[in-house]
Amino acid sequence: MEVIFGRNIEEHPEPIKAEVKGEIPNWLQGILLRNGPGMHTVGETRYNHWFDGLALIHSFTFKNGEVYYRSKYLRSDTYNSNIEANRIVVSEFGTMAYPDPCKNIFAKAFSYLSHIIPEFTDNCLINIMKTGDEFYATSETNFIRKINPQTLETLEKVDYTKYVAVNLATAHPHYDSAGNVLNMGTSIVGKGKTKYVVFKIPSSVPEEEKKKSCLKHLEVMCSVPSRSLLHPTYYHSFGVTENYIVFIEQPFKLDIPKLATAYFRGVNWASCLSFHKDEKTWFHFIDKKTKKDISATFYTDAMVLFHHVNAYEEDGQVIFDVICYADSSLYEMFYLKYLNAEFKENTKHFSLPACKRFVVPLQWGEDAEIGSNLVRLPSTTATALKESDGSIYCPPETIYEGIELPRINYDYNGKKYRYIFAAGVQWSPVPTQIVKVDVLTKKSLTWREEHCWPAEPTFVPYPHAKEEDDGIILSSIVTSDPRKAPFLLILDAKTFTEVARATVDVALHLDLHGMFVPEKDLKSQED
Ligand SMILES: CC1=C(/C=C/C(C)=C/C=C/C(C)=C/C=O)C(C)(C)CCC1
Ligand SMILES: [Fe+2]
Repeated sequence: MEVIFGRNIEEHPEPIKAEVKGEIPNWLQGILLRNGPGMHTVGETRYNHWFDGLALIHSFTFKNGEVYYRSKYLRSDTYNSNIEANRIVVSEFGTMAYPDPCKNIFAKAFSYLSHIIPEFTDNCLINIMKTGDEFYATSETNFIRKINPQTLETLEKVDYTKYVAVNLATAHPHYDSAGNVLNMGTSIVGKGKTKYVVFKIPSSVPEEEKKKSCLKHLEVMCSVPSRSLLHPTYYHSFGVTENYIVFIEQPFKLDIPKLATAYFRGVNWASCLSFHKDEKTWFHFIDKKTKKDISATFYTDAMVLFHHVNAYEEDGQVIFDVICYADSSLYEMFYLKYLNAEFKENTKHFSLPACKRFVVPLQWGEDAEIGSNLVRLPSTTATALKESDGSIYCPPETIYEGIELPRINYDYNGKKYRYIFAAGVQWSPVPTQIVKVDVLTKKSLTWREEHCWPAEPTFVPYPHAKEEDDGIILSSIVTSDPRKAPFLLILDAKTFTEVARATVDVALHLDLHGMFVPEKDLKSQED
């Protein structure tokens, strides 16, 4: 398994024509743009964790029935410094690096101690974000890197802190129907407070400022204070409904004193995150209009989540589906030392992901009895129990076990929906299937093939789609058998039958997230 997770992949910046089997739909014109770690060894040094790897952006371009592949390492400052030094000199999530073991260590250590929040990496390896006509590679630090979606060239480095006071921001923003970006970030100990900030990046800028970036027009929408100044929650994504932002404060937290001293203590950033199994998981619903957090205290038992699937409102209740773990073992299992030949044995110790549904009522009668279930939704076994201190305890319903990297038809984001498309994991963290789950019936369809490791499936709707699953699924498939070439798979989203596959004769990396960019959204790049 190490051969797949930990190998260095060569970049192919010039387009390579793929061999197509089946027929690429004529209406499918555009670029599937994806991001993920592609290099884990620099010179003699090796990263400890899969999430540390240098960002390799790759793309599949669909043009008149043909498919072209290309890939390029993000020329981040991190990449350039590492390549120049021929060793890892910038710290990542699971690897603490020391720029110069002889000369620099004290100067660097003093500079770290004088800032509570250390200088983070710009190795943006998690996702791709679109703001107006611009595309960015993103991670969870304060840096994002602009890229050219066609050539995959690396452009400006953008520091969120210039526009909004956040030290961390998610790599999973949301988009409204006008293309405005909604994202969240954490402001750590700023002006003596730690808070979670919701911000909006408009999709267009005023005509007279056409040359400026949308980020210059970033607006703070609202914020939620952290329960603790020095131990804010860690979160990887959030949810939106028509009227609310769904934010989960989980007992998987960042320890700021540890983070501030990690460099000096010779430990990695990952060791500054800890799971508190005896604490609660708190739910926040921020009203988009009033900017206020609904005041009741909604909670569930301790859990860890990374990905929200979708959220919506029905009959005065907020319904949200998330991929949950019993503990923080997801971060543990991606250490390269566990992803070796004994990985099946090792992964037995790690909890499996499960998609769970929570249902939270926003109003209830004064006379509701203590212990009574406030959920009024016949289709679910999720409950919301009124407690004597006024808080509401919300045990979930399990929708489906063994799925991660969930995607939906994004036209249904924030709305009542039925289908999840995800990677199926037999042993975490190895994806062996693509799964379509019907959240209503819990029935599923799967695609699998021997030696195939599918990436996060992306749903692209048909041009005149009527039903939610009228569209196709795109997934890049990495193979664990060197004799079998990797390929881009196209499935019919309704039946899960294969429409086409486009095989490329170069090694592909296992990636994390990305987006399909329709041709019409690329036009302005050519101007
Ligand atoms: C560098 C760095 C971070 C990086 C986190 C990363 C890279 C997380 C990746 C998560 C993924 C890919 C989850 C998938 O479900 C932190 C902890 C935010 C803060 C300290 C500095
Ligand atoms: Fe993610």
